[in-house]
Amino acid sequence: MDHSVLYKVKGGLIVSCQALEHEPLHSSYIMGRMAYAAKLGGAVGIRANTVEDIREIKKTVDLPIIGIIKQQYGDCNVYITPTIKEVDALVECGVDIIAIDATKRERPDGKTLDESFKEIREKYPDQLFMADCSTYEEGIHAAEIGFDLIGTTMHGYTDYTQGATLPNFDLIGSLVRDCGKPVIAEGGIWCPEDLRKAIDTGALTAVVGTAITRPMDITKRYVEALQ
Ligand SMILES: CC(=O)N[C@H](C=O)[C@@H](O)[C@H](O)[C@H](O)COP(=O)(O)O
Repeated sequence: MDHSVLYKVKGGLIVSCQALEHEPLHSSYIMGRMAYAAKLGGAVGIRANTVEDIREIKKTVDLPIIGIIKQQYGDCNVYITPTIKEVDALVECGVDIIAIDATKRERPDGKTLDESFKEIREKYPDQLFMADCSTYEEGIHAAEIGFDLIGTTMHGYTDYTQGATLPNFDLIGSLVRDCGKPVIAEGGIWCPEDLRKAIDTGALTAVVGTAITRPMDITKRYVEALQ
């Protein structure tokens, strides 16, 4: 397993460049330009969704990539790289880290997280995997079952964490203290001070998405200040 990527992202900013079908910037070309801008701005890594976007980003950006595939299966709540099928596609495309929903919620293929991840790890022993968790317990469990990196991505987005204030520095700090794996702070980092604090709290690195790459949400935030 190649851990050198962890040194490359340590203490730096990873920019998430994602736009789903319903979002105004939905386009692999635009995500490629977003990632290029992030690189020029000093980002140390990119988080991206879909093989198409990742291929486009790789044309101009040589930074480490956290790859995901957001795939909705029926009304299942687990949508970030939810089955081995999405993992297969990301491995084939080639990304440094693959992030997977590691919440305790029911998965679309009927497998538990433990069953699903066991199969994935056996098939890809040398791939780095990040656990997208929503609670402390999920983070500890993901570390125990062999995820390489623990992320706070889903905090605030499961029905049992909804309404949480983001970013949750207590959660980041307690995972850093207890999980025994590098922690990636992700979710709701809105300003440079939050980012600084996430790293000071002990996170290996932090992912910022919306505050950098979703202009509609950034605009809304400014407009709200006028109301
Ligand atoms: C919950 C979920 O689906 N999060 C997604 C995970 O990839 C993305 O939509 C977020 O933009 C990303 O996690 C970064 O977070 P923020 O945009 O808050 O900086």
